[in-house]
Amino acid sequence: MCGIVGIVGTSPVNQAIYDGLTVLQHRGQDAAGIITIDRNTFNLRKDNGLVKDVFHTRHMKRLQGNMGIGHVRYPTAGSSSSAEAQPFYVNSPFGISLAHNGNLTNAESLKEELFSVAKRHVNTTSDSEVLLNVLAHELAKPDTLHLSPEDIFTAVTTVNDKVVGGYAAIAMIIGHGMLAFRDANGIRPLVFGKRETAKGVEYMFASESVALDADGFKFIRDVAPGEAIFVTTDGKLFSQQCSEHATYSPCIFEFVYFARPDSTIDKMSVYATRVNMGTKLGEKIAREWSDKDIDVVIPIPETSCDIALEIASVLNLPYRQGFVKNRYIGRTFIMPGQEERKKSVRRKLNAIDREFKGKNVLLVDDSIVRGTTSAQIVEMAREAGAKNVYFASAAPEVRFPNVYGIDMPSASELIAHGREVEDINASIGSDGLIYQSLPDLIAAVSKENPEIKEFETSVFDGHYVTGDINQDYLNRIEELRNDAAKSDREDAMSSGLELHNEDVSE
Ligand SMILES: O=P(O)(O)OC[C@H]1O[C@H](OP(=O)(O)OP(=O)(O)O)[C@H](O)[C@@H]1O
Ligand SMILES: NC(=O)CC[C@H](N)C(=O)O
Ligand SMILES: [Mg+2]
Repeated sequence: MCGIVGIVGTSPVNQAIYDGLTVLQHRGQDAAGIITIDRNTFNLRKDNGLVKDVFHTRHMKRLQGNMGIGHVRYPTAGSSSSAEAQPFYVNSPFGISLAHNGNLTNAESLKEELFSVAKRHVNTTSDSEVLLNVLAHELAKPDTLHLSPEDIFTAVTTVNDKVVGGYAAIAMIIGHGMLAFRDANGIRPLVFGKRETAKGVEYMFASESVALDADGFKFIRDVAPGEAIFVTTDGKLFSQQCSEHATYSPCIFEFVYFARPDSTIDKMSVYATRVNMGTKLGEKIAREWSDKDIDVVIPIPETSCDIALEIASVLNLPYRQGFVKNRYIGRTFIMPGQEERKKSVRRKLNAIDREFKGKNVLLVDDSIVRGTTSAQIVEMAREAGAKNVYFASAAPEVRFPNVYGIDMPSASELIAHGREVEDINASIGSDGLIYQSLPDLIAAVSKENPEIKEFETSVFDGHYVTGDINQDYLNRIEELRNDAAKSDREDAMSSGLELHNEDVSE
């Protein structure tokens, strides 16, 4: 899902970018990177690992400059090689760097076109490096050494025409400034804010508003779908709609799982949408499960806690935190391999027996995707002595692959693919399973901003808002990105020497 930040400041931005990335760590745990501009030079540090592990004091000292961007990565294309960590860099025109959240669906054909038309070589398998090169090619077209904001917006308009998929991106152009843009469907989130200082106004872009909060920036607004915002090096802000087909279809899974509850996306408080999910699901449970004698509602930490608390309140039942989460283990769903994900559930969660012994428990999760968490958690609840274990999911059955920046490329890895609720119930071993309906999920989210009429809900209904996805495409990504194929590729890649500035002193 990746997290991105960018700051145009009046003093060094390295620490603020670092701090912004740490509060976006939940969006990507695989790699992190920061690039700053110090006078006319880019300084880049990126590598695999968490923010706290990638940047040591010696790197921070070298990341000088009043403007910079940062990225935390959760790979959805290419490999997890550190060369595919972001931001990416191209030297021409001017020197451009870019950080991207999302996933392009036509990266392959764009890459071919970049080579045959623009003679541009893309060295990695990352779709983000393709996006950067498409942008660079368009920015090279005006016959000038000083691009105007209009030149930049014209370039983004062509990028929006050519590129298909989900993208929220922040780029820096040496000698010019910072550019942020969002795909025409607004699939991936992007906000910006400002901070007044004695030396003038500073601007910040980020995937989620929490990053602005952490850095003391005041939220201004969301970047609109198809919009581009350009801030010059000396802090002048310009914005323009750069797509004729802009329409709001934000990814609903941001609200279900990805975003932090204290973020606001497209004017919707993530926390409020989760409470609404709890209300809707609680009402459904009351309607359909009046025969089940539930004693206690227990969340599966961490994302489902707000939802479960509301379900307990609707059902007038006690809410108990029966599982303790090890705070030093990251999110399991966004870990790269199934083996690692599977092992991590028990390392991450442990049951408190007295909350389960002899009870009929209702376990609540925000979503069931591969079923890695739910199957083990049901087993743990039984081991802890539960009488009956019921399971509720605040999101509907996840049946279709995601192609816009969530790593669910393979339908066959989804526990609900081609299965009905009864089969899934049997497969995770619960005594009863209930899912939120899609209309209820949409109602829960859109209640916070009724102006948004459509959401990107492909994982639930197989409808892809960009209109370019067919079964052939899905078969191809299934082949390319299923777990086994990914791990073979990682093995092959590990022998290569990477092009970016690796730190060999460690
Ligand atoms: O069916 P699965 O494939 O297991 O995926 C779904 C689970 O993964 C996520 O939790 P995760 O541990 O990633 O993060 P969290 O601590 O934020 O809940 C999500 O909240 C579900 O619990
Ligand atoms: N999750 C994301 O936003 C991933 C960005 C990009 N597709 C990558 O794999 O690096
Ligand atoms: Mg979870």
